[in-house]
Amino acid sequence: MDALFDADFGAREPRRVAPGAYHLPGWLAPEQQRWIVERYWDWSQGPVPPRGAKVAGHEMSVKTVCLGWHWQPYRYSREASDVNGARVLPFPDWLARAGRLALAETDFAADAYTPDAALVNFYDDSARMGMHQDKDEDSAAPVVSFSIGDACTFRFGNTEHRNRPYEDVLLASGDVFVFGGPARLAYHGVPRIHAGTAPAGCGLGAGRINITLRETGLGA
Ligand SMILES: O=C(O)CCC(=O)C(=O)O
Ligand SMILES: [Fe+2]
Repeated sequence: MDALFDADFGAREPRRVAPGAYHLPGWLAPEQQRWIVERYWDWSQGPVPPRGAKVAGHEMSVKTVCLGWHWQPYRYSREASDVNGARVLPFPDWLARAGRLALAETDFAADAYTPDAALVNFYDDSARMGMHQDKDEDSAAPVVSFSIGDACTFRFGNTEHRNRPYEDVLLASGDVFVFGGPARLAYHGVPRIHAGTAPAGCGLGAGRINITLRETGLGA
């Protein structure tokens, strides 16, 4: 857990990181985290198993399973044509409600938020995610991100390019991060997982689960 006390990461208080970007530390209670981890094991049974998406021929180290719509570089579809062709699981109502409750802690309109896709990522100790924009959605609605398990360094940058200026934020188990409005197309990534920092009681012994909610804007 020592990384959680690293001075570089600052206070664990709700904070606006940039215009349109919010960090809500410890927003999910341990019981909620454990329940979501249980759902994760259900989701990973398929019909579409978690897989490392292939970006420019390279398999991502992060393993992703999708709900509602399947994401592959760089589009959404109902069937996972790059995995096994099966239709992805539906987007659960409780997850949309969780997204609205989290958004209510920000300046974004929560009631109108209707996410229809979730990317559920699993990181082992060595998994990374390079700097990228979430730009395959036809909606300007915010992205709401939930983290469970090991903490990570989440790098949150600017909308122009993947380089500085950026800020490194520690996302620990139970944390929510929201980016929308002027931050919706900010580059972001995960350069490091802090192995061994998953708190007892979060339901995940090792590794990190991250769930991002998105509105695809694709309709039915
Ligand atoms: O794991 C995270 O915190 C970020 C995940 C992410 O950026 C994505 O799935 O597009
Ligand atoms: Fe992303």
